[in-house]
Amino acid sequence: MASHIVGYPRMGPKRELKFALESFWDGKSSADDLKKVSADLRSSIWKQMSDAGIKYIPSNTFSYYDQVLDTTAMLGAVPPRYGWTGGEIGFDTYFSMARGNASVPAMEMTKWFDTNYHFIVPELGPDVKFSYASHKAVEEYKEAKALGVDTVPVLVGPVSYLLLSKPAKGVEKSFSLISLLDKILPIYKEVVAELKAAGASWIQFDEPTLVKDLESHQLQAFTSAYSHLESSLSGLNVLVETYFADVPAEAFKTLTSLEGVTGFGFDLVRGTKTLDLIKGGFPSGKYLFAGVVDGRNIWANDAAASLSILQSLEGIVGKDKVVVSSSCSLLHTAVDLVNETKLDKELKSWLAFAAQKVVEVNALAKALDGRKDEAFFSANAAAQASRKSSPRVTNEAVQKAAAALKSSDHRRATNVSARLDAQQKKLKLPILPTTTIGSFPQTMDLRRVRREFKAKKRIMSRLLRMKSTKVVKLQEELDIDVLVHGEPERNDMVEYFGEQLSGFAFTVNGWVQSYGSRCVKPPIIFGDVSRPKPMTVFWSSMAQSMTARPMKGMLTGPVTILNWSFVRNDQPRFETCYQIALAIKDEVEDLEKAGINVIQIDEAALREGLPLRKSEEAFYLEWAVHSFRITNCGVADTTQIHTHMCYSNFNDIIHSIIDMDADVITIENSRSDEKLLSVFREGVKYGAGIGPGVYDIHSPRIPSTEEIADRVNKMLLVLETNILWVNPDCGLKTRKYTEVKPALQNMVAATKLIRTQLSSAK
Ligand SMILES: CN1c2c(nc(N)[nH]c2=O)NC[C@@H]1CNc1ccc(C(=O)N[C@@H](CCC(=O)N[C@@H](CCC(=O)N[C@@H](CCC(=O)O)C(=O)O)C(=O)O)C(=O)O)cc1
Ligand SMILES: N[C@@H](CCS)C(=O)O
Ligand SMILES: [Zn+2]
Repeated sequence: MASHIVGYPRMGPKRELKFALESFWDGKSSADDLKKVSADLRSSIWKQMSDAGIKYIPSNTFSYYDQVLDTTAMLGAVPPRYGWTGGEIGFDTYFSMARGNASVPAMEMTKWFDTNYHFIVPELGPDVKFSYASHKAVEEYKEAKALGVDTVPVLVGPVSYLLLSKPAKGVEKSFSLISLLDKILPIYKEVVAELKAAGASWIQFDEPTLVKDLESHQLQAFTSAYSHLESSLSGLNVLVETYFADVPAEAFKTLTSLEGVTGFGFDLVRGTKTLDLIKGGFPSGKYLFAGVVDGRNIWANDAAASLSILQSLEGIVGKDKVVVSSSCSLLHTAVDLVNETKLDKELKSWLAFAAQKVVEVNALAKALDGRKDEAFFSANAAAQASRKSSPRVTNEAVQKAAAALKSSDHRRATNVSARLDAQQKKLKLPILPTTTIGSFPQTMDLRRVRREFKAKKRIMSRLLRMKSTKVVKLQEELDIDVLVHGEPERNDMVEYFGEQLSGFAFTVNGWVQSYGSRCVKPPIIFGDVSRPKPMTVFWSSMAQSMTARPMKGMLTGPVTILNWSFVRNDQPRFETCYQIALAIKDEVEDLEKAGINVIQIDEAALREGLPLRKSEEAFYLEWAVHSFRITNCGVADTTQIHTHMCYSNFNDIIHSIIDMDADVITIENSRSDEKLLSVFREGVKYGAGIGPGVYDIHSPRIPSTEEIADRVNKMLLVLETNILWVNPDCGLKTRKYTEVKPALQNMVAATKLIRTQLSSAK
């Protein structure tokens, strides 16, 4: 029986690509150095899969930044502002699109489905002149072949590419992106022809949009795209891969009827309903790539359970037609458990990172073939049993408290406008209050302090206190109204809390790419969650004691902790979320008791956790919003609760956002063409405080006072003066002080300018 991997993490087991990229961007190493590190990573990944016995090994899943941007490069769809004049796209143009440069901002970045990975959104319109401008897919195929590995080149499928794009600036919103199919398919044909000439026998098209609720004309686009490609694909085996959820019945019909396609890939972990569709009928003679090994999590596969699913699938599609696969690209899981030196043996036996998942896929394929590795299966069964029965997983008090939450609602007693009045009496803020989102630059020096003094808590506290003092002073000098302490003690807004909560474990090298060179290390939730002691009160009270201005307490909310962790798969996600909500509630109440009057509870990931299918949204939003409200339902009217969210496709969930009942919300806004404001233009009433970000923090570019003032004025056209806040899009941790100081200076100057205009207009 054959085995297949959808895609593999590209950063390397010790984040080698991250360091190579950042060194190149800083001008400390050459393009050749970067290419060498990258080639070494690719080669070791291919070798590892080949040694493990994987039959269908992917290529072109490596990327210097993002696979959607790679597709934009392949199609030559570079927005004109980057000044590309044709030819093969080089690093200059590629990284300018990804990160912006001194004169041009970066392209929009948004979440890849419901993951914590971000892609660069293609900007397309009727006038884009497509051309074959990056031969990366073919080069990688040849590179692997030269190393003796015959791979399956992977391309983002043409229909998903267009469905994930947005109309370029100035193009009518009604413009049909799908109408560009005819223009991009000729380039796909060129790529396919080159791959065939290079000797490829399989090709994989990733079409994950097939798991969403598509309209019939969108489904029709798949039919026409693949029938258009059919003649060029002849002689090749073609796999169309879907992932992240089950495929709706209509889409399943369309997919499995596509012409010229040899195999279909399904996520059978998040898409268990697809099993029923397969049982209902699968085209004869075609291959089923059965994604039974979870690419989104770190739990060891339940091999016996998977084997029985695979055997039943064999009964339906035929003995040689089932290919064992990962549920999606392993990009979304950690790289190699071997590098985890601090996890205890028992916990480690419950886990599998990407390298171990490759072994699992192969072991399942061998077992289906009658070559069962008994040692592997019995160790796997023992680990599954130990996880099920371990007392470390269960805390009955927590389970009871969380169960009690479900039957009742939790809301603050007073309505938001009365609360805002009570808070204003206490805080006495000017109109258009200025604030930032929490983190200040995470400099090398700061990271060194945390790293070197981790074990020497007292020295670390003293050094971090000095950092906070600097941040507080800087904000006072800049004349910001509501301050933050800068989060110097935090490596990451989720990992930091995971490290202090019971029921969590954390890794030393469990990095997962978030965007570009940036990675996160999601904590592992393995048991019932509780808070042994306060987590932030020390830092927030210390910072408050340094200033007379209000200091925001800074917490990460339960839904974000859940969505950015590796979550246990032995109970529903909402159960775990309620447990985290109770822990954060205790923290909120302790902060309030310590005299913190403004508390921000970040729910940066609430939107991204939204299920991919409409029918599941209401249930998720209900428990997610409820969990948030649980955290702060017990505070006084005078305590101002802020929340913050990044990435602003909120228009569809605006009513849930209102239902969170926060006093103030700050939202990313500037890198997405101010889409957020359109919801207010369309008449949605929002009575709480709101701070749509006035500048992009992902780019080193410094926004001018005029540009920020212009943005604020646009906001004032749709939002009342008395509810508008002025703040950046998100935290400042990835920026340098040389960027943050002038940017915030301009932000405050712009605010003062508008305050003056407003008061003279009265
Ligand atoms: C807001 N965002 C977040 C998301 N998810 C999260 N879990 N957290 C988030 O904040 N998703 C959406 C967005 C994504 N945005 C970002 C922004 C920035 C980063 C980022 O900067 N990540 C860092 C991670 C580095 C880190 O945490 N380091 C630790 C440990 C120190 C360290 O790095 N040690 C190295 C050695 C390095 C050396 O100098 O020698 C080591 O031991 O390996 C720390 O700071 O304490 C990154 O650099 O990628 C991510 C997502
Ligand atoms: N408080 C966090 C939110 C990021 S989404 C920060 O400022 O980094
Ligand atoms: Zn944010």
